[in-house]
Amino acid sequence: MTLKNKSEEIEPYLNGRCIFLVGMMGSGKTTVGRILSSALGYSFFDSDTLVEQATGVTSVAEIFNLHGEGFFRDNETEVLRKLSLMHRLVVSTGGGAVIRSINWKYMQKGISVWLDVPLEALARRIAAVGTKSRPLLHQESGDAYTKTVRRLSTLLEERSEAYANANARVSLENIAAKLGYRDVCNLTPAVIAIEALIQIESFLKK
Ligand SMILES: Nc1ncnc2c1ncn2[C@@H]1O[C@H](COP(=O)(O)OP(=O)(O)OP(=O)(O)O)[C@@H](O)[C@H]1O
Ligand SMILES: O=C(O)C1=C[C@@H](O)[C@@H](O)[C@H](O)C1
Ligand SMILES: [Mg+2]
Repeated sequence: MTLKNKSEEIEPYLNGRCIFLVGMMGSGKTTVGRILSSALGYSFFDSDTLVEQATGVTSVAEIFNLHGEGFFRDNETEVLRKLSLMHRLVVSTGGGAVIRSINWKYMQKGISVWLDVPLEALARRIAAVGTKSRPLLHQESGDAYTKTVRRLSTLLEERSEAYANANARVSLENIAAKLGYRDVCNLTPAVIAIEALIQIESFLKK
């Protein structure tokens, strides 16, 4: 099955509703989100980028440095509120957007999809690029992989329930099992995007 076929099949049933991708840092929200939006003919927005633009600060790390996490979260909520009024968007949300219930009120205007990626895969991806751009991981001491695993496991424990609020769940472990792969690292963003559409379809049919 191709991504384009699946998108064309599902798109009319979305009725223009936005798709909000949620998941941990490094779960592929931006990468998969871009592919999904192009397949559906939707526009793509990354809420972290919109917060940077709204605050006039060049990076999320700098916003945390200058103004603190609370300021970032308030701006993130305002960005989600504005996006919730729009249609035909795929939105890659910040990894922590799920922790505020008001954000769910906005995301529920569309369809939320959780990219559920095993911790080791997240840590490998993040360690490959370093933690500098991810302020919640950067404070720890140690090498990038070790500090990422340590901090991510705490965050995942705190947030799992919140991510599970999403309308649809895309589990990389389930896709790998279905396709007979041993390692989730063999799954391409396009394959993950197709699974996202399958899970959205199954939510719409409920
Ligand atoms: N399916 C994949 N296979 C291999 N690498 C991937 C895959 N998806 C994403 N990546 C890589 O993992 C890293 C994190 O991906 P991405 O930036 O899309 O995640 P994110 O969920 O948007 O993270 P953040 O919450 O920090 O913005 C990137 O370097 C990206 O190239
Ligand atoms: O998981 C988180 O809390 C975050 C994830 C990033 O997308 C950014 O929104 C920021 O670094 C915080
Ligand atoms: Mg991102």
